[in-house]
Amino acid sequence: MTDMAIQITGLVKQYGEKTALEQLTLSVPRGEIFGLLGHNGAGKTTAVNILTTLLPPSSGTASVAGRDIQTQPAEVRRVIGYLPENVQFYDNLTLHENLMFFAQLSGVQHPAARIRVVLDIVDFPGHERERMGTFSKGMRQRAGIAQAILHEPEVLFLDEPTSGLDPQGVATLRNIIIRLNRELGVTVFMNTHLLGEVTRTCTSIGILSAGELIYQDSIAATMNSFPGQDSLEEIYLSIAAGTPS
Ligand SMILES: Nc1ncnc2c1ncn2[C@@H]1O[C@H](COP(=O)(O)OP(=O)(O)OP(=O)(O)O)[C@@H](O)[C@H]1O
Repeated sequence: MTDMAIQITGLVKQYGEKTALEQLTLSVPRGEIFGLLGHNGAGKTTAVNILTTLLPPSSGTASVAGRDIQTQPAEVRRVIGYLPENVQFYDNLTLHENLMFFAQLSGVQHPAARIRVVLDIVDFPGHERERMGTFSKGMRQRAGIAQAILHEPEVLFLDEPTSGLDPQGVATLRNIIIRLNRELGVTVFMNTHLLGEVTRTCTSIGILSAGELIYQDSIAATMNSFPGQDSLEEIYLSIAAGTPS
């Protein structure tokens, strides 16, 4: 079993004339909570869409949990979970009906029992019989994580998981992500703009700029390497401005 949850080599993505990823090379060891940072349009969603096999790369290679995204896409989908920025559910079905649908779609054995387990993991009791159209954004995100982990993935991809949540919702989601990582050993790869959350949640970060990786290190090393800059926000801005101290 490879030690790397994610291994990307020379990944390029062109949308017509537009280069969204430019020779991206990046490795994320198993067990990390990795935060991919970058300005709007830096290529974060494109990278996640390629790693989750939703988009083909123009060139280059990538593997997730040792499975190649181009030659083994079905195996990749079996070992990953994905929470997109705007998670889609059937709003006129209940939470339980939605989860049952997705559990059966991904071939989960004993789906009813597994649904109880995942709802316990995301600490979301008592809403199974409610229609999802009535759910708040925070409740949808929790349901989205429950859905994403139904088939016990090794690597979980989250695209802006806390965007649009209130502080309580952000804290709840943070606790779930940390619990999944520490207690269940799930490697997490998340795109985010909320740098305060990154310091509280992530173990390592990478910064994308115009499709290129311009920085990667652990959170601890990052906070130590920039004396005089107290927050990840200040550090991020100095790296992104091309003037690391
Ligand atoms: N389907 C598409 N067709 C053409 N260009 C695209 C397409 N999708 C993304 N792009 C462009 O590729 C670049 C990278 O986009 P991407 O959505 O990956 O960035 P991002 O870092 O996720 O941005 P954000 O933080 O705003 O979500 C941007 O310039 C974007 O306009």
